[in-house]
Amino acid sequence: MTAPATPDFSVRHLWKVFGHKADRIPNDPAMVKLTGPEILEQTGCVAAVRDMSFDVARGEVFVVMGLSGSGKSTLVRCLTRLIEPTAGQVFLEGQDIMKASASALRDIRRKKISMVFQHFGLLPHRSVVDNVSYGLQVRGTGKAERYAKAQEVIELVGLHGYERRFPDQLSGGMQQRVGLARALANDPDVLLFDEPFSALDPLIRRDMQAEVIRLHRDMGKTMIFITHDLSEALKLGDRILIMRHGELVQIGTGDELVGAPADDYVADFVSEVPKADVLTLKWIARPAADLDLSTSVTLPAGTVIRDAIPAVMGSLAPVRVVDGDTTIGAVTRDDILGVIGARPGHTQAVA
Ligand SMILES: Nc1ncnc2c1ncn2[C@@H]1O[C@H](COP(=O)(O)OP(=O)(O)OP(=O)(O)O)[C@@H](O)[C@H]1O
Repeated sequence: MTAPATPDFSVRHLWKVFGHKADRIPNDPAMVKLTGPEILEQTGCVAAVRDMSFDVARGEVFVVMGLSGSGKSTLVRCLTRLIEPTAGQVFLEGQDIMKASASALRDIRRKKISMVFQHFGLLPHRSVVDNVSYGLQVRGTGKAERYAKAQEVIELVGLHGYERRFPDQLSGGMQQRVGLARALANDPDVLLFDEPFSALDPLIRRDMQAEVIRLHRDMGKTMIFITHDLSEALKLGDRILIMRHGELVQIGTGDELVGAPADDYVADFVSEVPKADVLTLKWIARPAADLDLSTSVTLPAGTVIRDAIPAVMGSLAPVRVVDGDTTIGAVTRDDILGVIGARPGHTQAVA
């Protein structure tokens, strides 16, 4: 795992154990060797987050994935100490969160970080504009300023014209847009999303995913996004962290998880993914040393296989695969057919 250059969050040896005498577990060498289920059996404690270390880069969309109960929500709540970690360290922009005072933490939660939840958590007796500006009101921002900011983000999420409506007059998708606008109104550095779209029907969900991608492109904010939906993770995530029983199993880009799953659990997760849509040529390029590529078409190693199909299938000679000026290998028609299922193939990155 390569550490991002400018981390927003640095997490080191983080533990959250629920149960009696939970704090003894991370410090007990006999316990730390056990798996989550073994800890539960021997102590009755749930190790929801076990010795996790990772960085989230500034401006990154970082997805946390895992089956139900794997510890995703607990992990993300530990980042701002909404759930108090049992052991370990969390740094936000270099600030040691574990040493932050109660008032510093309140400030971080109000100003630096906003959360968007699955159940929108809107205030039912407040209009859209009052829900969106609520965080600013709590911060003591004057009415004119908070309404101006609310109006700006309401337009950003496509709710112009609905300012005076109440939550129960809106569809689920629109309510989640209000949730998103409310999170953005605080102008946070980091947005945390806890399965925000899982209650929405598939078409609305797709719209909201596109909305998040657009907002990220326009605003470049760091986003940490919990989901148990792999296609959502692949669509949104710059990198994806996979959890199982509170443990970090793998962190990687979508193509790293699909091309080189760390174990059977990850392989199982990604087994249904159409490889040609996720993997790039780097994953199927074969050594080119004894091939004549003098007349070959050239494609960058980062080309998604699906996009390379016309060029490779239309070429009699192998296609040269390059990383900048360096040839890293070649791809033949058979390699492409191997990935799209017509022939057995290989997925072994050469880079
Ligand atoms: N307050 C608590 N007390 C005891 N155990 C808890 C508590 N909160 C969570 N847990 C346990 O910690 C583990 C991780 O829960 P968590 O909600 O973080 O998982 P998750 O991956 O977010 O699940 P889901 O996808 O269902 O929301 C589960 O076994 C859960 O039962």
